[in-house]
Amino acid sequence: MQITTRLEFDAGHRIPSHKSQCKNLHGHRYAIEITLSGDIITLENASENGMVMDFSDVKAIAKRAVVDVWDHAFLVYQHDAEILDFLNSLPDHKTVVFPTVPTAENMAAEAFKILKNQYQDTYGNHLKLEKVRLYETPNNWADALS
Ligand SMILES: Nc1nc2c(c(=O)[nH]1)N=C([C@H](O)[C@H](O)COP(=O)(O)OP(=O)(O)OP(=O)(O)O)CN2
Ligand SMILES: [Zn+2]
Repeated sequence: MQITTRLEFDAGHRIPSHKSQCKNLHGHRYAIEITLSGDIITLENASENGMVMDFSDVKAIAKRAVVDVWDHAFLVYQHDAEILDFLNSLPDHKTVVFPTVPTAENMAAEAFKILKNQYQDTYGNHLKLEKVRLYETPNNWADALS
């Protein structure tokens, strides 16, 4: 069985060498969907009876580990020196330095890497992170798969 939960956040970015307007500083209302697989828990008196994992717990983990970190931050590529210098000159600015250019593909991959070990198989139901889908716009998204 697979379950998916979705969260949304706002962030700024740019793609430094982009051929068109994405090289400009701009922002998106991103959405992230977390898909887990596992067996349905069958423990009569457990809160999670009938679930793969409680959606609220799936969401809380993604929020703490990724969404709260990226929300209202500027995501900057570590080698985008001009912008990094500028952001570092701003007192208390929320900046997240990315090891890769912050495209939808790289953000999905990074979120997958962060979340991979966050979902624990506490019920022995083979819980596993299957997919992170990152929407840059409602029409454009990238999937990072296990
Ligand atoms: N494969 C990718 N292509 C592009 C990415 C990306 O992450 N992966 N990113 C961009 C820019 O970030 C750009 O901001 C995309 O937004 P926008 O230009 O608004 O895209 P659309 O107009 O096509 O969005 P719609 O939802 O279709 O209006 C560019 N390419
Ligand atoms: Zn963009």
